Amino acid sequence: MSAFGSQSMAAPLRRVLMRSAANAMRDADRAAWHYGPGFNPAKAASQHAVLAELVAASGADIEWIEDKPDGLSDSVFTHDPSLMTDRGALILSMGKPLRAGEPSLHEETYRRLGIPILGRVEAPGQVEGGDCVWVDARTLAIGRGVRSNQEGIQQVANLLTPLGVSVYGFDLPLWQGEEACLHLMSVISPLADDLALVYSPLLPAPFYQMLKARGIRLVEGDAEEFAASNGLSLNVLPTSPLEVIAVAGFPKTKAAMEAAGCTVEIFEADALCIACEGGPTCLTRPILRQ
Ligand SMILES: NC(=O)NCCC[C@H](N)C(=O)O
Repeated sequence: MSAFGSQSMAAPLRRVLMRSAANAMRDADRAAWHYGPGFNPAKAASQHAVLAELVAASGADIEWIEDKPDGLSDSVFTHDPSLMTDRGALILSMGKPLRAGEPSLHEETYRRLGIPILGRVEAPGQVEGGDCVWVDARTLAIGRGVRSNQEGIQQVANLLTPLGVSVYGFDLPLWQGEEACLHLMSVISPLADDLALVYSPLLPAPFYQMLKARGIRLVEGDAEEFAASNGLSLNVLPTSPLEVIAVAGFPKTKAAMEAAGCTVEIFEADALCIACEGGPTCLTRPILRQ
């Protein structure tokens, strides 16, 4: 069995699942995938390669999902079709119909890597990884919105309660509509166990109260940068506590994280992240954080 396990959002990233944008995004129909006018598949692929270099330089081993032209453009956002636990992977069930083929790609990859499958969310249940936040190792928050539903949250609770994990669902707003991507992780990026970058106007109020009650310090992302980036200014990947990778172009949000003690590396991601509604967190599925 190979190394796996993660019930933390910011513990040192040791092993991570990624998929190149080179073939997956190459022939994507921009309108069908709800990508913005800045989408450019060749540029997206080279920006993805730069992110992969930063992730590898942090010390994490990258496990690659096979790169083939299967038309699954969003499959580069490996955060969403599965969730890792300390007992194995949960294979999830996508809320965006065009992403329905992705969970089986993850399952095949985990089998190839010798990582156990703890369970599956089955339709009509829906849960996407971007809606899942480990508040601590025994508390999982899931955003209930257009991508994750109550049936799916209940299935995750049934799988994780026996492991001593409490699962809480929190309602998300509709914000930019059903076609757009708004996950719970669109409005919070944990930066360390006790520190998170947030856009509090869109945080579910009871989730905000849970974070405060647990002593998690909140860094507020700049509102103008959040609006200008469709929320991607907030999508920040911790490779270790207080060591993070962010999208370039949002100096106020970067400065706020630095003032809170973070070291922030940036990469250009207009064609990949801003256009396609997913940032460095979404482009990585942690397999091992410890
Ligand atoms: N975890 C994330 O926020 N993932 C971003 C996914 C973006 C992708 N274009 C989607 O709509 O699902």
